[in-house]
Amino acid sequence: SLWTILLLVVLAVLLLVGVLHTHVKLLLPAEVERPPVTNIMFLKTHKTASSTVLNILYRYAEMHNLSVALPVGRSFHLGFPWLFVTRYVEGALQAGPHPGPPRQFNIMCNHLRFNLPEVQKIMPNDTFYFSILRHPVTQLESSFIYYKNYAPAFRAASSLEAFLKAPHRFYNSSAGLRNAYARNSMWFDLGFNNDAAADDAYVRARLVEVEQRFQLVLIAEYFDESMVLLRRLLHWQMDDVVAFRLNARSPHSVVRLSPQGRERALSWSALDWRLYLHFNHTFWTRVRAELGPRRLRAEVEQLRARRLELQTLCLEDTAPRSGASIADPRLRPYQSGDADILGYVLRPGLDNATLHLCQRMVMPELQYVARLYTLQFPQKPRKRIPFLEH
Ligand SMILES: Nc1ncnc2c1ncn2[C@@H]1O[C@H](COP(=O)(O)OS(=O)(=O)O)[C@@H](OP(=O)(O)O)[C@H]1O
Repeated sequence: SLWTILLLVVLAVLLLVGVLHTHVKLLLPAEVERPPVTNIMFLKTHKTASSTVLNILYRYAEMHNLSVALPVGRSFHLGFPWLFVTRYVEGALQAGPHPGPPRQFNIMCNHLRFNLPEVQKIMPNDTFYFSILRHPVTQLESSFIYYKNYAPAFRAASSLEAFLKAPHRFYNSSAGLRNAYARNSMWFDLGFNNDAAADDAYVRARLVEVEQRFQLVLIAEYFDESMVLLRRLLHWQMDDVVAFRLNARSPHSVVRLSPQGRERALSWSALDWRLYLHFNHTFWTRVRAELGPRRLRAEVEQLRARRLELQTLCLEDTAPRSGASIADPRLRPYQSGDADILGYVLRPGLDNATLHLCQRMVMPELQYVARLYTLQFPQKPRKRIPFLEH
């Protein structure tokens, strides 16, 4: 009868829709399906573009109401240069005569010297661990200018070139941990001995340890490629990893080593050199496995185009400005050593929503730490930022 035919047609349509639905689902890229990763530990190494990464993580945390393991009390880092312990984190330890286990957090990304068992106490089991490395020559050049008056080894040296000619005249490993900035600083950040001899078995064993713990090690020289890869592994949106370059030296505080100086730097920081060579290699293997050249290029272009769009939207000048000349204290970056650290000035007259976004994109690390601290612990005294007070 007509009714039977109609019923059969309806059933056939329903079946077709069902099949199509499953197939369309199968055709969608897997990343759309998976929820974003929100438990993240970023080991913030020194002078490696890590403040730019911190800004990305802080913005994400703020936007999604995630908890951040923030430095306790007045401090702005998690106990560095001492090995990390949980009491460096505000609110991690419960008070009282019978305190329960430490509190756990979603995001951890301030400077610390890596110490896995202590980190694990406050980060969930499914935490995504990642870090970033930079070529040891440029990393050391940046470190020398930035920590010129802080690291005893750098204080008496007239230049990095002079330091590297006779490092043992200036560097004394028993002079205290402040000298960690002067040799194998990334190796030190990872929790290892930065004065160890770079013998093969020792180095290999440590590299395996890092590989086992960190799901991803990024490379500052390929920052945009790094962000594309990070976004993919975290299942985030492209906009989540768009950032402006933060904490950069102005070109006049950049001093490049001579070819001989570079050679010396690499043998002086031989552990960092081995570390960098190894993870530069694994980085590109990973990029190839996850993306392939065409997709990589397309996504990097997309990221750059979006950054340019946001620069035009947010910033008064196309280039960053000398930090000390920035009138707004919320946006003035901390100046250190002999470095002129650059910052940004926002375009006047931005509407509220745009201002909210732009301010966070250019907010220097210390100000952002203080801001999140007040948001997370409104009942505690605000963090004071000493350099803004005089
Ligand atoms: N996006 C991006 N790409 C490449 N390089 C970048 C980026 N962002 C920051 N930087 C450079 O990283 C240096 C600052 O590093 P950190 O922020 O890790 O320094 S700190 O240890 O937190 O003080 C600093 O290096 P120098 O300018 O050579 O000192 C920055 O210019």
